[in-house]
Amino acid sequence: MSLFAWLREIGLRLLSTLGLYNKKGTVVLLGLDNSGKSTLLHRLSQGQVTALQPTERPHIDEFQLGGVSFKAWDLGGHEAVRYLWFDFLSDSHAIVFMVDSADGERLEEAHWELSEMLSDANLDGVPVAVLYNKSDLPDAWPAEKLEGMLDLARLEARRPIKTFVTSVLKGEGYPDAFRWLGTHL
Ligand SMILES: Nc1nc2c(ncn2[C@@H]2O[C@H](COP(=O)(O)OP(=O)(O)OP(=O)(O)O)[C@@H](O)[C@H]2O)c(=O)[nH]1
Ligand SMILES: [Mg+2]
Repeated sequence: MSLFAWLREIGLRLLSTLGLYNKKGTVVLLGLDNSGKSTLLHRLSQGQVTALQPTERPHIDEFQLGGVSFKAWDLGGHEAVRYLWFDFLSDSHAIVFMVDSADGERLEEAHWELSEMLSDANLDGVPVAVLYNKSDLPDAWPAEKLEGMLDLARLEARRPIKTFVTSVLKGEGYPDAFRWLGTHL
């Protein structure tokens, strides 16, 4: 990269961060059980990956990313507690929907939950970041295949929606997702 391009890049990043300065928002982390929601929030708020139990009770944590102050609700993804998702959606400005991209057998279930949730007209206009997590695993599906499986093109008409290939374990992909959400807050 030339010196000019490098300076331009730094300048643009600085401007964008300054533009977002003082922004804050509440997001809700949703997705099937075992997709990585709690691991993500723990990494974002505590800076490390730890072995965690499946989430039984909703909890909220805070972190800063790209000059934005986020509060994030972490909800259990197990079928028995999914009914709680709706209680927290009204309190949130954006949705992060996590998918275990290496669990092909549960993609249909993930698709159903996402479509069902977004069929609620109250969520029209609410930005959604879809995280294709566990990209570090050898069985992880490629993004194009996941895109089709989740039928995201159909959901795009009623909200800003963007996909991100992530590995919470390796620390990859999710910072871009929150930076993108920050621009929609
Ligand atoms: N290989 C890999 N494993 C991950 C990644 N993210 C999370 N995991 C693992 O996936 C498992 C489930 O993670 P959790 O964060 O507990 O999943 P969850 O979505 O909070 O699950 P529920 O609380 O049951 O809804 C754990 O063993 C994590 O270590 C990742 O990016 N790569
Ligand atoms: Mg959890």
